[in-house]
Amino acid sequence: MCKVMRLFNVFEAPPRARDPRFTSLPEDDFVESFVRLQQSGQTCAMSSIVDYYRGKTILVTGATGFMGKVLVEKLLRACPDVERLYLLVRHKAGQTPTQRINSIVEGKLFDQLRQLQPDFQSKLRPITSDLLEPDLGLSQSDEELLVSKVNIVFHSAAMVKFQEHLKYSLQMNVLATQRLLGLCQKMTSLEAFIHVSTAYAYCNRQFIEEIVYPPRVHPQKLLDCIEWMDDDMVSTITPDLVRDHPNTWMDDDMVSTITPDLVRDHPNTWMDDDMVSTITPDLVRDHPNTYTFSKGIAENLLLEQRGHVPLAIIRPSIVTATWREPLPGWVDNFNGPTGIFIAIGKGILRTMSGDPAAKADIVPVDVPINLMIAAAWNIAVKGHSSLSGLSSRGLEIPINLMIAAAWNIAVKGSGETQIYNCTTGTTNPYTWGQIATKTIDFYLETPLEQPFRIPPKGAQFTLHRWWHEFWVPITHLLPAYISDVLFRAMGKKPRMVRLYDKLHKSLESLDWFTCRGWDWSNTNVMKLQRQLSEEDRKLFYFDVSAIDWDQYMENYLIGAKRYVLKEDVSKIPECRRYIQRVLRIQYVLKFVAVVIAWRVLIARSRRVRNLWFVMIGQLLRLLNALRLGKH
Ligand SMILES: CCCCCCCCCCCCCCCCCCCC(=O)SCCNC(=O)CCNC(=O)[C@H](O)C(C)(C)COP(=O)(O)OP(=O)(O)OC[C@H]1O[C@@H](n2cnc3c(N)ncnc32)[C@H](O)[C@@H]1OP(=O)(O)O
Ligand SMILES: NC(=O)C1=CN([C@@H]2O[C@H](COP(=O)(O)OP(=O)(O)OC[C@H]3O[C@@H](n4cnc5c(N)ncnc54)[C@H](OP(=O)(O)O)[C@@H]3O)[C@@H](O)[C@H]2O)C=CC1
Repeated sequence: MCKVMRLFNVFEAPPRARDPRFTSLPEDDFVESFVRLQQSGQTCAMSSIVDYYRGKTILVTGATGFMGKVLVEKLLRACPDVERLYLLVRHKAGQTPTQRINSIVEGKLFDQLRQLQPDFQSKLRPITSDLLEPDLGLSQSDEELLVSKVNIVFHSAAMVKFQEHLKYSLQMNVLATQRLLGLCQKMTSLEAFIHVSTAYAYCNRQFIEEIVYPPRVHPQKLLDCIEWMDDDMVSTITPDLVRDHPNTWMDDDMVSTITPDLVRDHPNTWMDDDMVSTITPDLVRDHPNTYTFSKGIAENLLLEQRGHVPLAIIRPSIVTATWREPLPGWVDNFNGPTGIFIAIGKGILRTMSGDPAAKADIVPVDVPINLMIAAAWNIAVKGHSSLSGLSSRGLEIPINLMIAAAWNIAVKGSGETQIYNCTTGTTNPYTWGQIATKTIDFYLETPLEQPFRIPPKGAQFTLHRWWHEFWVPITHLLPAYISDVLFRAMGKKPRMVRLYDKLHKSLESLDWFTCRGWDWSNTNVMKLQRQLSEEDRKLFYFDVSAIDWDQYMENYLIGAKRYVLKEDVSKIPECRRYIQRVLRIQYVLKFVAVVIAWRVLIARSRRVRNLWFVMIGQLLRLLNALRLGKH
């Protein structure tokens, strides 16, 4: 325990970012020094959270995803006495769950943990599970094992693609959640179920509190319907679904839309894929996409069907690279803003629609992860608000917990569900405009390798969509076509037009988020923060007011270069020289272009010629005057 507490003494200020001891260290030295510093810590305080996790068995879904990896690493590192982590993982790309987990824990993210606990892998148990399958694709013996052993469940797995077919978004984000809840309900020693939602689950509202808003469509009705509807039918009703329907779920329009599909012959299912596609627009309506819509439905389903499962919902906003732990700036995918930053750095992205003054509610991944770990502790140990009252009267855990839980269930039926909006805009705002400027300046100073063009100092980032659309053909498509022609001429495979198609698709899907601003309340997050001991606040930090955004962005942007693009940072001076050379060539070319244009004008227009001679005459007179003045 003391050893664990020592590990975190250095975290009062973000390491590396503010600590001069780290500023000039290369990566490996950094990790080594970091571990050395941790091991030489002085104090040994008590952490209730670390204590709570001692001997616990944990189930994690989505462990192969961005957030899941950070969660697994932090649980093992911060709570070294945790008993076991069962990871529900599916087979993918010819790899078994064990092979997938093995290759993940070999990565940079686990470097520090590997040094601190060389044997940490013995605590990990990958379990084959596809959440889309009935019974989650678990074998009977695995199911029995989980039912009898698991104390805490973290449900992070999801379909995060925005425009995924509604049927699959609902299957993954709602149906799979329902199946997992079913498993939790069978568990004999479950103390907390943490569901990861999104702060945008109700992005059809401008102000979002830490409550679950009622759905227009009853989650179960929706699940029933995707069972009988085929993909096309779901797509058709999606826009209608996501707009506001207060009372009924299918209105007359939606029924009319699917009627032709309905009356044709369907021997097996009642709504086929075509029918689901047809009604999708009606279903999804005032949501930007099927992702946010399905996440909102999942919350409603959990709230309604959770029974006595002790549940908390964490709603992060836009999850970005790590802030402090286990290393600053770690990120491993193109999701959210990362792909956009890389496109800027490569000189590909030069225009985008968005509100430069809007709050960019990004949240570093270690923040929601710490919040999740603390929320599970809170729900298990402190229970609901009524339980905290009891604990303050001096009953000790676990007796306290047992008595309080029994009382709570008897009196209240089931306790409250804690909901946490894990956002930054209210406490520590940072705008898209600031982010854009920082990104461009940073990648001009610290360039990415082989950029397509130089990052655009004068990029268009505008709320006027027509202005962005005006610039797309000039700054994106024209250079893409020219470069593909050159590629072809050199016998290479053209790729820029395809890349721009992908980028434009991505920009379209992000547009909703960059052109608007939201406000989230964070009362529960603040309350939880206050309930933590000082030591726990340091170990499981989620106070975002301490983030220095400019410093954070620098770590993030270098992290994107290093961990997503796998570029070698020692080549930065070379990249810088290259950028400077290209900039010089650009200046020369611009100068030559102006001279040629002027020369052509002089040749063609008498007026311009006269003006030119007048200017030359004035210049000579000035030089003469200067010379005489000297004598
Ligand atoms: C000019 C000045 C500009 C100033 C800019 C200022 C900064 C602005 C930043 C704005 C960011 C705004 C972010 C808002 C996010 C809101 C978050 C809502 C909260 C959440 O919970 S989000 C959960 C996270 N989910 C996502 O981020 C999903 C987004 N992605 C998608 O929906 C899809 O991937 C996409 C982009 C629509 C493409 O779909 P599809 O065609 O089906 O392709 P794949 O997904 O299979 O991907 C194929 C391939 O492309 C790679 N990829 C994906 N996105 C990008 C990208 N942006 N750039 C480059 N490459 C990308 C992906 O990794 C796949 O690669 P493979 O190697 O696996 O094939
Ligand atoms: N990233 C963000 O900006 C935000 C994310 N969130 C939420 O956080 C959670 C985690 O997101 P993030 O880590 O970014 O997402 P990722 O896409 O990185 O990870 C998704 C995870 O879900 C797993 N998964 C998907 N389908 C299945 C399936 N059928 N069976 C088993 N596992 C499956 C994936 O496994 P596999 O590797 O096999 O595909 C992967 O581990 C999600 O619930 C998301 O909604 C909320 C707000 C913002």
